[in-house]
Amino acid sequence: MSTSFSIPDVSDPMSRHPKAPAPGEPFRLHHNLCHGCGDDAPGGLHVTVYAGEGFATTAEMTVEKWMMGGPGVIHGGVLTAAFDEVLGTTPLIIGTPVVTGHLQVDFRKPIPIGTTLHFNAEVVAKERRKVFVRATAHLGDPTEIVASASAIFIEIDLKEHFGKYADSASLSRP
Ligand SMILES: CCCCCCCC(=O)SCCNC(=O)CCNC(=O)[C@H](O)C(C)(C)COP(=O)(O)OP(=O)(O)OC[C@H]1O[C@@H](n2cnc3c(N)ncnc32)[C@H](O)[C@@H]1OP(=O)(O)O
Repeated sequence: MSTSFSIPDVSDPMSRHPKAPAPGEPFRLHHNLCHGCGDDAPGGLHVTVYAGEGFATTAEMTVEKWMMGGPGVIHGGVLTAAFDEVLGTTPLIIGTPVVTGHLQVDFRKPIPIGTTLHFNAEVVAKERRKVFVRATAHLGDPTEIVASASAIFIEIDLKEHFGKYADSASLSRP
């Protein structure tokens, strides 16, 4: 399938889920071996996403040495994975579990090792099972965007989607 990020003119109605974390509170881990958020993921990103106001979230990630691509700067794939985590957690604010369908990233400035990346994300629309989410990243000055991303996530039934992989998932519960 070839896709592009195109926000629908009219969104389905959306509301904040009553059980979504309050602004400033973290979303709980969705899986302890998750590469993005899991506490036990070997070489994981350990990104924590926090609820914001409305349909927004924030997150931070320390850019560590092992994340290096070009000398002294973050690898584009690592940054993409971080965006995937932040963007993919954000639809939980409307109570919608999703998987990534389409993800596009604009790399605007080199991101040095040793810095802290600050993410701001927001659900911008929902159309049937498709959830449209956008995010930006900066290094401390929100007016200096170093990267941005847009994604279409697809709502899933968690049991139906992941049920057949239960054996692998049990590896996370030693
Ligand atoms: C808390 C969680 C944090 C998670 C953060 C990390 C998230 C991840 O990395 S998830 C892992 C990466 N993603 C995946 O493995 C997904 C693999 N793909 C799939 O399983 C399937 O293609 C799936 C579930 C996305 C869609 O399949 P299916 O359920 O059959 O949906 P389908 O009926 O074809 O399409 C439903 C709608 O989604 C749209 N759609 C489907 N695939 C895509 C896609 N790749 N891009 C854009 N839109 C898509 C369809 O066009 C359709 O839209 P419409 O309502 O307008 O007709």
